[in-house]
Amino acid sequence: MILDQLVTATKKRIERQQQQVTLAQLKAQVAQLPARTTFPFETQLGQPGLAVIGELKKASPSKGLIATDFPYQQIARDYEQAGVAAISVLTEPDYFQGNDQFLPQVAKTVKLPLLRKDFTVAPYMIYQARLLGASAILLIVAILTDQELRADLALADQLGLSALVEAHDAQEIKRALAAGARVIGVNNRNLKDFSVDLENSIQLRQQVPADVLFVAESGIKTATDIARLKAAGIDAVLIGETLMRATDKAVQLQELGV
Ligand SMILES: O=C(O)c1ccccc1NCC(=O)[C@H](O)[C@H](O)COP(=O)(O)O
Repeated sequence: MILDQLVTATKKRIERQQQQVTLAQLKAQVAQLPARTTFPFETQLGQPGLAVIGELKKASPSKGLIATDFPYQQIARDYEQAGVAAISVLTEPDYFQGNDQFLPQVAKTVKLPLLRKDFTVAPYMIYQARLLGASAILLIVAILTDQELRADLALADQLGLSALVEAHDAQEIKRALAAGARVIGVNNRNLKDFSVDLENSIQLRQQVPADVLFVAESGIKTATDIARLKAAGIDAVLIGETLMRATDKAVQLQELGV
């Protein structure tokens, strides 16, 4: 499955990076940063109405190259002006053509909270996310043990990072809640065959208590999709391809009805 390939590639990447900067060195750099007392990613997603997380994604395993031209700072500015609540920044290089350096560059450009969209397989990546200027990290239940999930959530909390805990089914939602997730994302994309079904997040909405933020992820393309998700009581949507392909992000969001 693609997730296994992504995990293997990410572990190799992090091993290489740790040869350049050790975990101890990274921790020492993070220790120099001012302490954080707020969680702006959660504050933004918790605002009344449906919040939009706009994604910066040059390519993906399911769609190949999405943006030949990728002026990511300008796109981030456009997202901010269009009124998105937060920006998801793909940093995974091998399958999404992302780059860690997108994060600090985007953080310089906009005031919005940034989600580091990567395949968190080690605490090292959580320290990295803090150093790179993210406000949130992605934790995918399917690739973590319960113990890792709890430890990663605790570390994120300690560093002032929110965690979007991604689940695909009711069992993974249970595990996310048991670990203490405050933000749960349900991915509508089946990572075995890349098919997308919005019903996944709509059906699973009821499994998540109202005091936990619920994000519907992937495959959101039309005003009808948004209307269905709003009716299901979803707090936020994560939109990548549809916004990336739109020439005018504000017009696209208006057309979607958010
Ligand atoms: O997008 C993929 O092909 C993909 C494949 C394997 C793992 C993750 C993948 N996508 C990450 C995402 O979660 C999406 O980029 C995000 O939800 C936005 O989706 P979309 O609006 O469909 O671009």
